[in-house]
Amino acid sequence: MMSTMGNPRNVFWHECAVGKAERQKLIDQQGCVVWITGLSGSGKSTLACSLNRELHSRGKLSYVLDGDNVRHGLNKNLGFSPEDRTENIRRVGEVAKLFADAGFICIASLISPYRKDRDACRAMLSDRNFIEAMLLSVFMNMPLEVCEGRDSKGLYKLARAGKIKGFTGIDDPYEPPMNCEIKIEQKNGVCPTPYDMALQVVAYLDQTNSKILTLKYAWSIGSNERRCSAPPRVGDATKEAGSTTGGVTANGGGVASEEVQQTEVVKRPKEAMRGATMMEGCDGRRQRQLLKL
Ligand SMILES: Nc1ncnc2c1ncn2[C@@H]1O[C@H](COP(=O)(O)OS(=O)(=O)O)[C@@H](OP(=O)(O)O)[C@H]1O
Ligand SMILES: Nc1ncnc2c1ncn2[C@@H]1O[C@H](COP(=O)(O)OP(=O)(O)O)[C@@H](O)[C@H]1O
Repeated sequence: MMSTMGNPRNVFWHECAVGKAERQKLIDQQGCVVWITGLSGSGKSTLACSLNRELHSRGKLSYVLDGDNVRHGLNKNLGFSPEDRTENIRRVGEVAKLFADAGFICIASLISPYRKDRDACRAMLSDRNFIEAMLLSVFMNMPLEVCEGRDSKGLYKLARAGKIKGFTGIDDPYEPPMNCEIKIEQKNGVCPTPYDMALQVVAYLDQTNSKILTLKYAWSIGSNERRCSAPPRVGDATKEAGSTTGGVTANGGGVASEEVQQTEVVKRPKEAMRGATMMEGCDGRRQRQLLKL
């Protein structure tokens, strides 16, 4: 009989014969999680769908876990109290981890306003049992005025009128990430198109982990160059340093006003003619970790 000493809940991990490495080989890609965070109306779902489309067109399996959608099923018992948001993000993090383990590129798009919750997901995805899973954090760095100006669901209007309490950015805080790999933001007051936002992420995935995107898409990597039969039409940025953003909230709802580190999009000289870009995340240490995978 198996001992339950030190295991008060009597639950045991069960390994299956087919592992992650075999699944990944079968579908010719590496599982990971792209975590998109930002205010309501910042374009998270738009980017998630556009990225999903771009990956699909490259023959890569991806799946979107959208906050709004997940709250229709798995998380329909959760509201927007800080505790419920924490549980919402924890559950989506766990599901995303399973998708990554299955070999998918899982795109999670949630406001995920609190830094500690996002950090917990990052830690969860660095678990030594899931050493190959990785989390790429994308921050939709859109000003509150832009998001509120869009107000596609009319929720900001209701929140301003006091008809929704605890609305992110109005009377509940959004804590901008300090360790995102990619920042999506306006340039000269213009928002990148959904296609360009998606390509910014695709380019990063390609740079950080060639296994994810290169195999089926006819890339050939030579000593110091790479060619692609259909080169991604990445934006023209030569050096796009992000602006500094403090906590986003209209009435100072307790947000920590910390500086966000900058994400740079640097065009490689050798690749400039082909329009490819190299992304340097806000957190160089974490990016080096990704490169090792
Ligand atoms: N109080 C409050 N604050 C913020 N958002 C609210 C709130 N109430 C409802 N909504 C709608 O719920 C969507 C956000 O769900 P998420 O699961 O992404 O939120 S969270 O990560 O748990 O904070 C969010 O969708 P998006 O606009 O797509 O972000 C809103 O439509
Ligand atoms: N890059 C963009 N350029 C112009 N409009 C955008 C862009 N991204 C999103 N939008 C518009 O902004 C609104 C909110 O976008 P959405 O993706 O639903 O945001 P979120 O999921 O963060 O709430 C939608 O009407 C969408 O069409």
